[in-house]
Order: sequence, then structure tokens, then C-alpha cells
Amino acid sequence: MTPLLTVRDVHKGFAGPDGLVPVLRGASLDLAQGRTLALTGESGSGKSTLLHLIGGLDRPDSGSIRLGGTEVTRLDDRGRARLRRDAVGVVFQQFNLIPSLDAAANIAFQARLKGARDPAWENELASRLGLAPHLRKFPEELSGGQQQRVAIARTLAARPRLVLADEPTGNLDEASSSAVLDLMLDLVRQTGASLLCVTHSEQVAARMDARVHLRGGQVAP
Ligand SMILES: Nc1ncnc2c1ncn2[C@@H]1O[C@H](COP(=O)(O)OP(=O)(O)OP(=O)(O)O)[C@@H](O)[C@H]1O
Repeated sequence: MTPLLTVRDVHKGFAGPDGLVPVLRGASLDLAQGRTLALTGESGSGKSTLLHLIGGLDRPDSGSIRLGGTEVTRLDDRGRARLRRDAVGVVFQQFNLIPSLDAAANIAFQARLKGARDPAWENELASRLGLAPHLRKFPEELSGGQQQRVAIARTLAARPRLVLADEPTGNLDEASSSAVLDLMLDLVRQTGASLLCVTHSEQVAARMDARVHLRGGQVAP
């Protein structure tokens, strides 16, 4: 299968009071086009850090991250911004919706930036995610679960090749989490995207095609 994402020997540390604190110490993983992968690990093990590096939100100290034909670590700020706009979609733990835009405009936001709006697909996403009655509401008028579904719709509306999700159903109860996850997996598969999903939940991890575990700064099967 074609590898979409190849992470090799990635190191990343953060400055602490006593010098550099290593977080990733030679992390490697592969993700094929159209596959889903769970990334688990204890709190503080570096899961979000690795997701940020893959999404071009931050740079590793060393190592290689290849996405499609692009070496992400060699991109300058503009290149990384383009990568985030065109190829990668991120569903954050905190949703990051734009407070001044209603749900419909939030859903369209990423696709609009990319210059690839598809209103029919946006409507399908809104309807499948149960958001149709809420499209004119602003984020502050939406429940946590509704905001989460808007964030998922916004990401998928832009049809990214790679979806990075950080605890995408972390704020939902178990039944809603399972329903939203089902939908997200279904919609990800419909677009042919790959999904790398950070999770603490055994149930969520078990739904992915494969899973890896981050321990001691490295990725173990
Ligand atoms: N920008 C930063 N500056 C300094 N330290 C950071 C920064 N980002 C992350 N860290 C540190 O790196 C370590 C790993 O953090 P990270 O958020 O990647 O862990 P995680 O596995 O995602 O945790 P959780 O499951 O709790 O979300 C933590 O010790 C954290 O304090």
C-alpha cells in the first residue's frame, strides 16, 4: 500500500529550567493512504507534540517527516502554512472554532481557505453529523458535543489527505463518543483520507485499522 506518511527517528525537546527536556527520542511510524491509526500513550508521553510536528505546526529537532512527496521538516513557514491549508486537517481537543462565525461558516472555513468549497458536501456533512438544525448558531450557542461535530465537519469539508485528530471525542459521553466516532470513520473512509487519532480510550483505539503506543519518546507497536 502507498505510504502517505512516514515519520523517521524524530527527536523533539523543550527548554526547561535545567536545559532541554527530551519528549520524542527517535519516534517513527508509517501510515498508508486510506488507513486509520490510533496513537496511544500516557499523559505527557508526547502524543500531541508528535501530531503538531506531523501537521507542520511545529518543527522537530531532528528526523524526517514525509507526507506524500513532501519532506515536512524542510518547509519554511509559508510551506508549512500551505501544507496545513491543502493537505492536512486537524481536529483539536479544544475545537478551535471561530467565535464570530456561525456553524455553517465554520464548517466552510477550511475549504474556503483552500479555495475548494463544495456546498453539497458541506450540507451532507452537516446533515450526517446532526448539525442541520444548528447551522445558524454561533459556537457559544452550541453544546460541547455540537461544537465537536462542527470541528469534525470543518476538517472533512476541505477533504484533506491526512486527518490528525487529538482526542476527537474526548468531551463526549461514551454513547455519543461511539456514534460520533462511527460517523467520523465513515466519512474519513468516504473521502479516502488517512486518519491518525490520538486517544486515551481503548474503545476508540480498537476501532482503528492499527494502533501504536508512544513510550519513552519512541513508538512501539
Ligand atoms: N510548547 C511546549 N513547551 C514546553 N513544553 C512542552 C510544550 N509542548 C509540550 N511540552 C511538554 O512535552 C511533554 C509532552 O506533552 P504532550 O502534550 O505532547 O503530551 P501528550 O502525550 O499529548 O499528553 P496528554 O495525553 O496529557 O494530552 C509534556 O511534558 C509537556 O509539558
